[in-house]
Amino acid sequence: MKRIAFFVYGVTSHGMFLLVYAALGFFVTGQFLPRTIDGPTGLSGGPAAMVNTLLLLSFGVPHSVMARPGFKAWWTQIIPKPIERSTYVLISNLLVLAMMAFWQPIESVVWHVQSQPLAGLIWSLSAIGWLLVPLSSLLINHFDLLGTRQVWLYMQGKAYSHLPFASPLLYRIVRHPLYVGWLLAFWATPYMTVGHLQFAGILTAYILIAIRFEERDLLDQHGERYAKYRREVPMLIPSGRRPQPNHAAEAPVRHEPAL
Ligand SMILES: C[S@@+](CC[C@H](N)C(=O)[O-])C[C@H]1O[C@@H](n2cnc3c(N)ncnc32)[C@H](O)[C@@H]1O
Repeated sequence: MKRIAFFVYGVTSHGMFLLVYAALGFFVTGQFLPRTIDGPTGLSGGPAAMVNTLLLLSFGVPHSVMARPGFKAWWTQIIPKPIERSTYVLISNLLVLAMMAFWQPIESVVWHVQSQPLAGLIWSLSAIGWLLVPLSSLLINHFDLLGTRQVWLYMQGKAYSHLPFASPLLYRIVRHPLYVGWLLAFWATPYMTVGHLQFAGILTAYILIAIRFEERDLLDQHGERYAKYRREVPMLIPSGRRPQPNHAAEAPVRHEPAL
């Protein structure tokens, strides 16, 4: 019974993530939703910026802290290990929903691209960004990252096995294609308001900090193999050099999802 309950919990949390991801896409691109990143306005400039900063920190701080190995070691004394990741995903979903619900648009325009071809190009970059995020997760460990692999293994009575380090396709061009996806998704817009700029700016800083922690963990886990990968493959911006060979060709080693 417990196994089935954990599985349902994990699948629900994963399914909710997919819905929240779609909602975030509509929120940032200003489509379909009654409330988006650019309107309707509520508070004026200064107070709005403060609320938005608090909302982004309320998402970013727990999202990072809960991914740290030390926190997980403590947290899994309270939360059963098989649903630790699903709980992380569930809490992240709720924090993103709260961020969207209480977001305070700041309407002043930073840039507005009027040229149709250029605006079309920018929207294409945005679409690439929103597609890159799920695509990159599929390339490494989508079901592990979203916790369903853990509850699936538990339901079958199998022990959790850590996924190996991998460098498939996009991961041979840059080390963090998923974060490149987020950056394109946040920044690529023909109509940038001050509120949107605040959103993109704070989350960009968050991603750059997250990369430092994530790479530290990856170095701990994979040692010289990751150090070599880091020397050979650029972090976020493709170098134009030929993609590096698959760095994951060696034997699999311990891996635990962080952020
Ligand atoms: C949200 S994902 C982002 C992955 C990567 N930073 C990116 O932007 O594509 C974070 C998780 O991916 C894992 N990860 C990052 N690079 C990896 C790789 N090359 N192979 C396997 N797992 C990786 C990290 O350990 C972390 O658990």
